[in-house]
Amino acid sequence: MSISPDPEVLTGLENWRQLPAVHQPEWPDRESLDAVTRELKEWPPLVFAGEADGLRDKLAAASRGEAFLLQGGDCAETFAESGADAIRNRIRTILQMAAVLTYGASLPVIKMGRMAGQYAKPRSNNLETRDGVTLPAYRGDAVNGHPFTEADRVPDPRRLMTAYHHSATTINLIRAFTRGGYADLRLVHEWNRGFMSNPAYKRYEVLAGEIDRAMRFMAAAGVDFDALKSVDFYSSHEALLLDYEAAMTRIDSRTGDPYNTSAHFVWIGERTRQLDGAHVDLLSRVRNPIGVKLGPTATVDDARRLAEQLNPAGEPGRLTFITRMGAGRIRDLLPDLVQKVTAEGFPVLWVCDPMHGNTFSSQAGYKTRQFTTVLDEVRGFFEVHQALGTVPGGLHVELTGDDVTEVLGGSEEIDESALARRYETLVDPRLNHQQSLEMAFAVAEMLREN
Ligand SMILES: O=C[C@H](O)[C@H](O)COP(=O)(O)O
Ligand SMILES: C=C(OP(=O)(O)O)C(=O)O
Ligand SMILES: [Mn+2]
Repeated sequence: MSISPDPEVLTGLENWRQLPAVHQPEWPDRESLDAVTRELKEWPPLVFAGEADGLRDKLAAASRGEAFLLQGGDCAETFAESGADAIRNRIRTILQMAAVLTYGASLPVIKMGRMAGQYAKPRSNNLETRDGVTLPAYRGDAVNGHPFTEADRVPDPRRLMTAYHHSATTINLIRAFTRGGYADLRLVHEWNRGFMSNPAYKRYEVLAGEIDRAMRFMAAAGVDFDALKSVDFYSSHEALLLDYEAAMTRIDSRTGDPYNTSAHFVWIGERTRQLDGAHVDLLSRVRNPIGVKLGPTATVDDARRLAEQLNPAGEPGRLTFITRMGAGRIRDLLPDLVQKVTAEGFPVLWVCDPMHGNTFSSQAGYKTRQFTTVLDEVRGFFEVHQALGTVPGGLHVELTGDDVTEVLGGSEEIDESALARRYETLVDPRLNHQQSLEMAFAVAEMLREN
């Protein structure tokens, strides 16, 4: 039996259209946008509401310290890099990190990709100028093309449809890999042994040895590894383009409640979290678990009012605050926020994004981050939560499974001159495969100390 939606709920889902919405593309042609959103509404959902409910329960467990969230993937997914190899490498990286973190935390790790929908970006400037030519800035493959030509940079609503289809093929492949045997813990462990054979990672030898022994103990004790071959792997992206997100918002036939069916989890970015804005309004009306990024300007009052609007029922697992303060400021800014939000009884999952507060331009003009600084923000996050007796519930990172050179440092010692070698990101710098694994070992050690 399917339950028909409450007419007031349907009217409410249109409310965002009356509110200020920042970082929306200037689509040149309203009619073509309307035609695309009409078409999008006819296409099937990408996730099932019941899966989002299951994820909410797991995030609730993470907020109580009974699980840990690992959310990772590109800053901006691209249509060109959504073939099987690129997706498999990202999944593999996240699975490898998750295995190490599971050991470090002695907790189940919730695996979530910034994948299958992360195609739209807010930008600092609407325009980009090169050699005296000014064009609209690149806003993600769902909006316009990266090549610096007028034809590419004009926002094209048909790209929303392409983004939907790429999201569909990506989530399909994610499900196939993670249900079909690619997530087998024995396989993942073998990959991690390969990583440890590099002498650069000697400092993690003790931890790696312990994991190896734990695996052998499990085998000897008769653990059914075949039962561990299939894992849940969730999709997520920033819910930025409201026309797309609204078209993907559907009524669950079981309950009559609205869900954003473009991903299991969606978040509101640092630049679009205005309390009276369209993004907060639309996401306040869907049942998915959702996140909000909180940067250094976020006040306790902002956090309190976001919690009231986005989670009025105080449901555990519904709301995640993803803090991205910067390594230099987290120890000053985070304590007050966490302490007051906790004292006022708002159930929140606290997750650390150590990437977005630590970006700078290299001498040659590459947007980059320093590996040690990124790790220092994670360390600060754990220190603050430990001092307050609150729960550091997860990690949100920009990474790729390929050997790119975008973030400085790590044991491979990528220096400024190496950045040019393989700088492929179209927006923010990502940890490469090795740096991601190195981060997992470093964070696993922090989790153990915690
Ligand atoms: O990913 C985050 C933002 O979209 C990105 O950092 C914006 O970058 P910009 O300052 O280059 O526009
Ligand atoms: C835009 C992003 O981050 P923030 O909203 O934290 O700036 C992002 O996650 O890529
Ligand atoms: Mn980014």
